[in-house]
Amino acid sequence: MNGAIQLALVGMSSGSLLALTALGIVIAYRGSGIINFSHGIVGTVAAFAYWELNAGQGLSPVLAVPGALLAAALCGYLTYRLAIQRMARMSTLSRTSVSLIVLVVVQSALTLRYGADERIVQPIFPTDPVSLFGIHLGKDRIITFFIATVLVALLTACYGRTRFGLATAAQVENPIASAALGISPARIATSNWVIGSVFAGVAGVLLAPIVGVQIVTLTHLIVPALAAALIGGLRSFPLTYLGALLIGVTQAEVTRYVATPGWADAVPFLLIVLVMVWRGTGGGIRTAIVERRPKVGDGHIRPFILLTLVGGSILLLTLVFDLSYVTAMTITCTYGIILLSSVVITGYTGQLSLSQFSFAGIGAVITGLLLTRTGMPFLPAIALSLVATFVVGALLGVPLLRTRGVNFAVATLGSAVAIQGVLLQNPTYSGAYTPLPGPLTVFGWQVDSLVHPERWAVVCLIAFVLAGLVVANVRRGRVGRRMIAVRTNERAAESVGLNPWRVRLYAFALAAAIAALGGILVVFRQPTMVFERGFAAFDSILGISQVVLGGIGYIAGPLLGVLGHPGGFISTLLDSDSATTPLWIALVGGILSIWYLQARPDGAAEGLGRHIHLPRRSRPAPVTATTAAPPGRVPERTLRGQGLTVAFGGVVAVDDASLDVGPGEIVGLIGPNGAGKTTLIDAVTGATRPKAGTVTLGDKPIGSMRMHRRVREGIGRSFQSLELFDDMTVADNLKASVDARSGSAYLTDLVWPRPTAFTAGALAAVELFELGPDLDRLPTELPYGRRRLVGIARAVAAEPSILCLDEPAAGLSSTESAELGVLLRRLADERGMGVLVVEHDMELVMRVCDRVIVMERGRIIADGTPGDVRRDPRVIAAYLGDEPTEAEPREPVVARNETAREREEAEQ
Ligand SMILES: Nc1ncnc2c1ncn2[C@@H]1O[C@H](COP(=O)(O)OP(=O)(O)OP(=O)(O)O)[C@@H](O)[C@H]1O
Repeated sequence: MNGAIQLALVGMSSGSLLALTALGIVIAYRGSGIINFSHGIVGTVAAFAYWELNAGQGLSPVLAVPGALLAAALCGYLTYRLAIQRMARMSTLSRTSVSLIVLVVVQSALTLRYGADERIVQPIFPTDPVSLFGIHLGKDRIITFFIATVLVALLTACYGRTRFGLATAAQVENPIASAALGISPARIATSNWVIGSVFAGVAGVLLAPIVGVQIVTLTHLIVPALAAALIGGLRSFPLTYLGALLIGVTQAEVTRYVATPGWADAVPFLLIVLVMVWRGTGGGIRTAIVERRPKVGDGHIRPFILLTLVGGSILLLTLVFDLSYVTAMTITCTYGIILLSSVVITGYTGQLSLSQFSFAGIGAVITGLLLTRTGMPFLPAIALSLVATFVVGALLGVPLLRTRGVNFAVATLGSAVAIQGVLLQNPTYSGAYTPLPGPLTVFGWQVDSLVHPERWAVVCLIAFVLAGLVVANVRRGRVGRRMIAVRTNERAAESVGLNPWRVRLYAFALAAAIAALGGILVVFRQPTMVFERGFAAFDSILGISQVVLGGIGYIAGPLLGVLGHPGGFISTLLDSDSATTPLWIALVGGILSIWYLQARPDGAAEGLGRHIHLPRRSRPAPVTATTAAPPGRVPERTLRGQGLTVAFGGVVAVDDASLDVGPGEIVGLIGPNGAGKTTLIDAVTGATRPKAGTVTLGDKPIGSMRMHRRVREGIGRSFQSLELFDDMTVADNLKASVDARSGSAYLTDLVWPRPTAFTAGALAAVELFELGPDLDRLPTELPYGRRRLVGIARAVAAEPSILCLDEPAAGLSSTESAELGVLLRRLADERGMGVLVVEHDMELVMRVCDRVIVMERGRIIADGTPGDVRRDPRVIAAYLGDEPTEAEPREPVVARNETAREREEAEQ
């Protein structure tokens, strides 16, 4: 028992140091919205500075500690000012990647200066033990715990009460609003980043006497620290502190009960998963800013260029290249495949995964076990491993994908450390160091890399091409459209019937399988299986920085990014055998990358594409429908919501509201701002979960269904804030809405992505809203009014029984608004759609609606014909006022002989 308590106390002490690092991460995040992955290395810088000043210069700790903290502060300041701040307009992904590159740069610089050896420093505090009830603990441990506890209390008080703390909180909540209040976002962010770095420095200096000064140990502290920060929701100091203590204690106890090495490393990951499952999705992501996402390629392959490149490479490999270049080609292709997996999960789906190299390792382990334990031939073993890694990816994805954004990045990094410790570094499970049973053959052709390095290089090249073709197919097909839709806007993706979670899970599993192929080729270059090196969690960090530099949205991106990889083409060109060359490449390359990404955040592949003018592809296929039959009437069903109540904290946005919308009926939903109209639409469409009430469509209760399921049942919707897929053309926006949602595309798109034709319903929507000339344009290229029509057309294309429109006429001129009224009437009369329309344009509402529902402060105060509602004294008092509304119900006054488009063209 005493042993367990002793370990718990030791764990609390190391947990308190972890807490200091974690608190620094939270501080930097609160100020900048960015996870500082270079945080651990800042602590390492402080530890080395302390060692230099104390052991080297002989300064006492009283002087050496402030000196070391100053170094940490300077490191943080320079990182923020020179790297992060200059990318302020870039996506979180780009800025986070820059912090990863900073980590690589500083780590390389430190390794060049100090090597990998451990330095010993004298204790700062007395280490003699204190004994209580038979439990012994060093005084330094107790003092450390005390310092961390005092600091967390100070932080909580400071950020909760001071003007600086409140300004930081205001900026996190809404940077645009806080800037409007005169709070300089840059100054707040820099100050927080520097304070965070000082915390990293304190942790580094206090840890130095305990674990020694060594780059790897201190830098890797970032992983459990991130887990603690995540437990604190990247926001709460006390929760982060408690999370760190929990991790420290659990890690200490695990070493007592589990003899197998690696499990203590897995603790942060397991805790992250537990917290995420308990807390659910979301959290930690800024919502006030619409981010600029990295550009993605279109996945179109030009067969002639591809064949020329492959043929040329094979000729070079077999006839021209010497061994060093053959090796460079092998390394480029194998690591290129692993990075290609990031294009799928991070480029196309927008999820920053830091576990891709772990999946590469898992794929290699499975293949190794199949080869050595079952004697299976190489190719079938590869095929089976890819399938198995896909399944492993899917299984791991289930808990990991409960997180989003930065949380997902942290969770994947945690999983990478767990996989590294438990599987890859553990020969008992991985079967590492086992010699291969015999020479590897592919279709009877010996490809052993020691005997036939050029053949092995050709195999790797072909593997890259095949993996690239799969990724290109996915990008061009329905699945790619789903991924981009989910990346762009999950809510909008759900509103067209997509299940974002399933799309992200598929992308994660597919990326795992692709990474596995690369990992297999990395390992089986050697005659003995080694998994320890090359698949570490921090390799994924290096990998992400490479692929972001190359172009995370492009298939060529990984190839360009991996040029600087150790043993790749750049180090071969430099013709140096020195062990420091890769470090110099990482250092100089990293600094250049930061500079390059500031100008070209989409990476080198995109930059290159601007300069290379390839022959234009043929024009896109003309718009045709899958069936010649004109769209008929939609299935007639009544939408009924009863007793709906929605509350946000203390605000009751919708209070016991009931409504119904029948087939062919247009129902207006009006009321003052904040009355609860949008929330009511959200409640019936599934975008928000009511506290009470039921929703039925026809006879079917749909109240427990998520939005995408309700959409498939026959409810379409448009949004007040448009929420279009801005990275896709108008045609693809519509296709995303009508794509068959069968699961088969997930399989068939890998090899044969069929072009999606417009359904009759989509074609009818194109004609009705006159979107034909805009189909090939991006929504952002259209005037506001037309973008609004695209949003409505996207919902109409799926031929819903009930169409819910949130302020469809906002931003339209009065003539356009009247035209819209005519179109809505046609949808109701000719197609039988029920339309629920939230609108402030009373002309439109009174003219086209069969019935009008009026809300005030969450309650429905009137429900009747436009005439009745207009005369209702409560409605007049609450919303309409005494001004008579000119329009007469249901009499279209605008002839459709001059359309919005014709007018626009005439104006031009
Ligand atoms: N996610 C949320 N969190 C907290 N409060 C919310 C949230 N969404 C809406 N509210 C609050 O609920 C109330 C109703 O908002 P809602 O947007 O539904 O009104 P509305 O009638 O659509 O207004 P408008 O005409 O301005 O769009 C408002 O007080 C709003 O501030």
